Amino acid sequence: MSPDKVFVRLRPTEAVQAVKKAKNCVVIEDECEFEATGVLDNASQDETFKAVGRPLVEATLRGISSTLLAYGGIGSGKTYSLFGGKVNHERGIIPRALEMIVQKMGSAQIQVSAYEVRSTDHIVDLLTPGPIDLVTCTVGGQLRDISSYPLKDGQSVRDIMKLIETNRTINSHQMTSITILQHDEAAGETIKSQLLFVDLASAGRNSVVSRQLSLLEHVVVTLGCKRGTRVPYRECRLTHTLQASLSSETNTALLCTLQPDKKLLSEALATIRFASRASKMPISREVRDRAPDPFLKVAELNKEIETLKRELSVQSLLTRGKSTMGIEPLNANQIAEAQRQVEEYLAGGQYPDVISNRQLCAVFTAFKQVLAKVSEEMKPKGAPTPVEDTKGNKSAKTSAKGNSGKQKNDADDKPETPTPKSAKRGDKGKNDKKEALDKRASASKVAPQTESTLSDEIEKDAGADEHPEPPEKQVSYKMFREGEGRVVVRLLRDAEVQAINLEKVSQEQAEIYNDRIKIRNELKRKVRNTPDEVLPDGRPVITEDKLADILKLKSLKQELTDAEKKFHVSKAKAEYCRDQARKIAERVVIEFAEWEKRTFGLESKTPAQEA
Ligand SMILES: Nc1ncnc2c1ncn2[C@@H]1O[C@H](COP(=O)(O)OP(=O)(O)OP(=O)(O)O)[C@@H](O)[C@H]1O
Repeated sequence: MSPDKVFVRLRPTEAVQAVKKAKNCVVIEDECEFEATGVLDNASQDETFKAVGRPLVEATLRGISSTLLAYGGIGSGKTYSLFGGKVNHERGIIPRALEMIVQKMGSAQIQVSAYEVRSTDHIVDLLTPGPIDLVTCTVGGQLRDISSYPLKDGQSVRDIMKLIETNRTINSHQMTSITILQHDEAAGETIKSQLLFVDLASAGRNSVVSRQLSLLEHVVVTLGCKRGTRVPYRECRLTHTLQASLSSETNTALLCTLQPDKKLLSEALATIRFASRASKMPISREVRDRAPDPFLKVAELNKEIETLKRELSVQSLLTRGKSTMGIEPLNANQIAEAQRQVEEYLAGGQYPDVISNRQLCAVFTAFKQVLAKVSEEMKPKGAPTPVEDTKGNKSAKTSAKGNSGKQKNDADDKPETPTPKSAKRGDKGKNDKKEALDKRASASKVAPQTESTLSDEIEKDAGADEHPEPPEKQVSYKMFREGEGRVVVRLLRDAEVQAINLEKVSQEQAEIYNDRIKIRNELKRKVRNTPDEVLPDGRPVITEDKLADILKLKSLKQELTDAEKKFHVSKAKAEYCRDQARKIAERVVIEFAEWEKRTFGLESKTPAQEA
């Protein structure tokens, strides 16, 4: 039952009133207030049906099982509201609901059954009088061999109402159940829904009825506590038969009837207390979950896409671009790697290592560039190409490098841009080591897909057997970090920052969780040690303070579940990030060792050695 489905109906009176209506509130002795979905004061039977009964009928016709409980003191108007008075316009909610269903569901299969739970705890059929057995099944108590009456037209409505009227007894709880079977053509399935009306006997008529109602109140309070708590349905037959109808899958409403007379104040207070407790029952999850918020769903999916994109880029880097999946274009390092493999293949090496489409494109581009370079070299010397016209000296140097006979002269012609090889041959030689190192570092910095990149690579390979002196480890790492390794090093830094942040969040979540557990244990102890109150009629009831504590426990339970979930999620995220950071660190070590080997001819070390 949700807080928005509790109605209060005041029976008309001539006497001095202790209870009055103010908007949607019930004001008791001008002080205490109870806010209801609707307060019906001087309302006709038709108005009462429209406010309370019709929404439940509509929900049932939509396939959502619904229940209406009528609760109140002696002579307060429960039976009058549900079944009605003697004349036609005083028809109550049940006959009006049956009429509406007949009118709206002409072809559907509709069955009505009625029974009562007596103060002796026996169950009796009201359409074919006789005792009924209650058996336990998965959804609660199930009535065995109960009779049912098909609902076809106005006449069947009158027949059913008459049978119930004739057979029911006072001091009993009467249930009228309408089962509707509809065929959903689109889904190709049959939908079954039930509408149940419960006319509860009045508290205070006898002690057994009082006990049954007290147990029902206990069930209602427990339902409002937390999911998973054992609800004491089986304590009596009244609650056992109502189990399925009070479950979270049912749309439940409550009609509290009361007499506002001053001398009946204690009865009115008991009714209001029940209404207030029932209003704390949560709205059924299943009913609420039927329509998930589409905007929240889209936002959630977008967030997931972003996370997956980030993970893909890290994976792609870790596998050195060998990932078959990927959405981003290859980065400079990956393009350079494809170029290197093409050159290796042309020099008699292995086929380029191609897995993804993106790598295939990079390999073809590299072939195209080699081809362009070769055709360039085939041209007669001195014949300027459009590229040479625009690029001047640089392209002239490129074409000269292809000609090994001229290599020495050309190198000597350009002393201002010495390579390690030319520096050795020229005047500067080994003296200008720093300049040579800078040249190497900048050559490895970016690898754009241009002719000059390829030629630089070839030049590098040609001089691979002669390397400059390696500097201090720190200096060479700085060169690597600022050049070729800058992407992978930046990724490592980001991953570490993210891992540290997530570890901090995880720690905070653990503290919140532990805190909640402590508060819950204290509250549980308090609830256990607080005794129940005994009403003048002998009914034991939970005190208001205890109820408040039980409700607090309920919300704490939810908080605990949330905190635990958040802690596990943040912990898993932190561990995942830490693992990614570790893998990237290993990749940094490998790439740095390879770079050192290529740049200074040093033997590469294993990651374990480096670590
Ligand atoms: N809202 C109302 N308007 C007019 N008459 C009412 C109203 N409510 C109750 N009555 C009258 O009060 C009398 C008692 O009501 P009813 O039988 O419905 O009480 P009850 O709550 O079912 O009590 P119990 O469980 O003790 O039988 C009825 O005869 C009915 O005519």
